Amino acid sequence: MSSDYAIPAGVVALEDYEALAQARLSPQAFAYFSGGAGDEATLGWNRAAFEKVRLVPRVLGDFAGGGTGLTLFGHSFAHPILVAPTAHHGLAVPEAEIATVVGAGGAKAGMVASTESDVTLEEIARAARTPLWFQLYIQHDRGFTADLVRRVEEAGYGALVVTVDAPVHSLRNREQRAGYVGPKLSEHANLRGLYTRHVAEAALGESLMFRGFLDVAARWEDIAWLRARTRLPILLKGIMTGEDAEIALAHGVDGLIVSNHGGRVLDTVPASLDALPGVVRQVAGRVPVLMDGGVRRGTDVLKALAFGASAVLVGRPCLYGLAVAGPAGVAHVLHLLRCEFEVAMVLTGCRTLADIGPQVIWPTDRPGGQ
Ligand SMILES: Cc1cc2nc3c(=O)[nH]c(=O)nc-3n(C[C@H](O)[C@H](O)[C@H](O)COP(=O)(O)O)c2cc1C
Ligand SMILES: CCCCCCC(=O)C(=O)O
Repeated sequence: MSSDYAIPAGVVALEDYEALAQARLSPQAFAYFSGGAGDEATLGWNRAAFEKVRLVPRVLGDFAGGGTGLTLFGHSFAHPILVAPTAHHGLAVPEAEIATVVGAGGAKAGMVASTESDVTLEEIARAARTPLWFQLYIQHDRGFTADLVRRVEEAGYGALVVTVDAPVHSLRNREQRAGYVGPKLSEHANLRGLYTRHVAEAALGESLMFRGFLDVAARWEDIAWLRARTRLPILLKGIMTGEDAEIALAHGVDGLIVSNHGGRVLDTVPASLDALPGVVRQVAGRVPVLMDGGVRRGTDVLKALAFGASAVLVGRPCLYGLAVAGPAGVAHVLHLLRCEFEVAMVLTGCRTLADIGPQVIWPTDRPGGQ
């Protein structure tokens, strides 16, 4: 690991990392990291949803014995902020996801490693000193997928996060305009040897989507198949409706992640924060519900938990921290967020995570007073 990684002076909040990262990354890599789908409406709404929620300040509370610890699927976490699964950390630093997991460990944050990492899942696990989950894209070759799950178990991962919201390549104009081209599937560190069938282009007048590709895309029956194959907890990532949450529970999943993939898949779907209450209501405490999308401030973490999330995941800011200062940058991003979250807890009268509830949210029908 390079010893040149240092946190630049003057970085005091997550947003400070974005411009610094842009200056260090190629235009193609920055477009890949920062962009969303289509016109990027959902990307903007993920932030706007947090900004429109107001908090209720409380004073003179007793915080003795307080803290941010929690248990998820039998594992202890120091705080409810995890690194979201994101692909291709090698675009940021040569050590790729190894640097990220070291940084996550430095901030005592859990991490979800992507199927599309630039180093193997085994290399990430060997470097991990923190709870580590694996994000699974179910591959068209189910035998290959089963082998991948076996590798994940053998490497000691604590949970499988199955991403279900991206069965097809989304349309990302910012990436296209910048000329970003990702590696072929079979060139990914975890997917070597996978036979790939690409449906990236269609002749004029032909259907791009319906030429056999979707015959092999994951379906609900694959979740039942997976459930039967592994004892690892399974979370589905990309659930945005109560209807899909209910179907997921019927398939025996252990947790859900409310997510619109950081606005990178279907543009103009609602913000994750706006979708969260509907999913939480439907799930009614049967399994933990996590969320991601637009979390940039400690107050955002507090708001997500007040709306019923057990924990949040953070995507782009970790990539920006990684690009700017390697593991130190990732740790700093997560540390800043945790510190801000603790300040927000104290100023809203919450001693532990169990104290965070709807009472911290200022009612919208009484904008001027409670
Ligand atoms: C560059 C990039 C790559 C991503 N790669 C993956 C991935 O491989 N698997 C996945 O499930 N989600 C992926 N995501 C989505 C994130 O897990 C997460 O849902 C999203 O980034 C959260 O929004 P935020 O970036 O506003 O925090 C990716 C996001 C970004 C920005
Ligand atoms: C079929 C979608 C593949 C996207 C892989 C990486 C990812 O999730 C992202 O860039 O976002």
